[in-house]
Amino acid sequence: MTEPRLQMLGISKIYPSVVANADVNLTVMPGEIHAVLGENGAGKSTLMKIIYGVVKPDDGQIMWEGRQVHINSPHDARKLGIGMVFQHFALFETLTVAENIALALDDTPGHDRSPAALAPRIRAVSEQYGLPLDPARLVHSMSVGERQRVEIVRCLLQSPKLLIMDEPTSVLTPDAVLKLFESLRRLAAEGVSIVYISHKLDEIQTLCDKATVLRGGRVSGTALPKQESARSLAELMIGRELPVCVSVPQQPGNVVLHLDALDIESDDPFGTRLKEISLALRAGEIVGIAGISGNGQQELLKAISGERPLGRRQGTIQMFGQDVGALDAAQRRQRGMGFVPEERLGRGAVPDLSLADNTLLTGYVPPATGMVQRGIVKRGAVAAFARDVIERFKVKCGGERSAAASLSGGNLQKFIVGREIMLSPKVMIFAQPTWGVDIGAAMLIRQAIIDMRNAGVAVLVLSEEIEELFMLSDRIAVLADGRLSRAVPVADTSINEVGVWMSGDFNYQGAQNVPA
Ligand SMILES: Nc1ncnc2c1ncn2[C@@H]1O[C@H](COP(=O)(O)OP(=O)(O)OP(=O)(O)O)[C@@H](O)[C@H]1O
Repeated sequence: MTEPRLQMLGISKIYPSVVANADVNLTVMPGEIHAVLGENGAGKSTLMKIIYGVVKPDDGQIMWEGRQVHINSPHDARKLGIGMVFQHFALFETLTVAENIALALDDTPGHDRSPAALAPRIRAVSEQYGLPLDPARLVHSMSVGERQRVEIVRCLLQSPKLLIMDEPTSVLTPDAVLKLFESLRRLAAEGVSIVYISHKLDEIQTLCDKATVLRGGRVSGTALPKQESARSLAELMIGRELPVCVSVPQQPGNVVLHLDALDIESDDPFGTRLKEISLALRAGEIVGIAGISGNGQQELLKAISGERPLGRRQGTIQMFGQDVGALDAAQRRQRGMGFVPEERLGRGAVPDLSLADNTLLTGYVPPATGMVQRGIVKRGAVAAFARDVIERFKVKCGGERSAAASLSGGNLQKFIVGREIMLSPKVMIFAQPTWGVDIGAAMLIRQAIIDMRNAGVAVLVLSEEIEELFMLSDRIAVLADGRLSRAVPVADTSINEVGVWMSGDFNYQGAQNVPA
């Protein structure tokens, strides 16, 4: 009988306020692609961190190829042949791709680890696996999707026997996902075991041989994903029927956000210049912007949010008929803008601060919240607001005093989205609103976005998930190579057509995007 590559027996990990893993058993065979499924906070990442030696279990045993091992550090894990692609990228911003990878590789006798020597290997592996990368590029200038490629290529360079992938496709394009799956299947055929975490159940169905389901830190069941439907897998995961979101289109009101002829050179040498972008967004409508990260998404978000106020001859941005292009982010928030950035740790939240303090970061601006009165911070009001967000958006955590970094990825995303929605903006900008969020919670967030629209808020959603945009949007446009297509009513287009536009194949000339 073949020996399992990895066996986890009775693993438990208890944090002061939560049981992250309770008596978990997991067996992974050589060449098997094994999914670990579960809602946000179910304990998936904790279990993976235990395998990779980042977190020490309080109880239980780990067997590696038939013998008991103690994995006390990632270095130990890598020595065994375990590689991990993290959900939150652990890259140095000011270094290049090759330098980052060089730092992460362990010394192998006979291998030159200098960035210059690594560059051709990086290029070769990235081409072989369809994950294009320029080794000389600085990480800070890369989109999340591109950073994820660095993480994946970095792991593959170590020729692992077990590859842990924590939501590797959350920011990859559909085409890159297909290529990655081909590579993973090839690796599995070569005998590499893969532990795969994803909230995308259709991916699990097509890719994975087995699934272990976690609920509240315990194994609640196992399944053969190819014999299940995405729906039955979801229900196994959440332990009840899958919620649905309901959208009845509204009659939109006046234009409240108007972008006119934005022509902006990127402040990043590898960025994308925005070219003549015009869009009118009305109260009570959701406009979705589809497109692959790296096509001007970051530049557009910076321009709209005020993170980078407009300079001369870069076009105009109006809110409620007034020019706001020169205003910074706080001043735009004061006028009613809300903003959920794509990077939740760093831009969306400060990792070491509590949820309450993270609430104050954006909550101090709108006067209606009462968090700051006559220049004095009202701690009680801040805490109460944070508690409301936690309750309404079902954020699993140890309360408003928990540090943002202690939340599971999806729960932090729910918190940030919830905080921004509950600040009651009049214009709301979302970038990847359900990134890393489980399917039940994604429905909750989408419904909250629809409810905002129904209450008259003007909503702009940038997302790489076309299905999500079709579920939410009243009109949809594509941002490709820094140009924005016409925003058309969703009923007048199709996922296929939008997919074609995403490659830049659309006529943008004269696309004023001012609805009739
Ligand atoms: N360092 C920590 N301190 C305190 N609590 C923690 C810590 N790390 C994780 N937790 C808690 O343990 C639980 C399990 O978290 P984990 O990240 O493993 O979940 P997950 O299933 O990976 O979720 P997601 O799908 O959202 O990434 C959560 O309630 C989380 O808040």
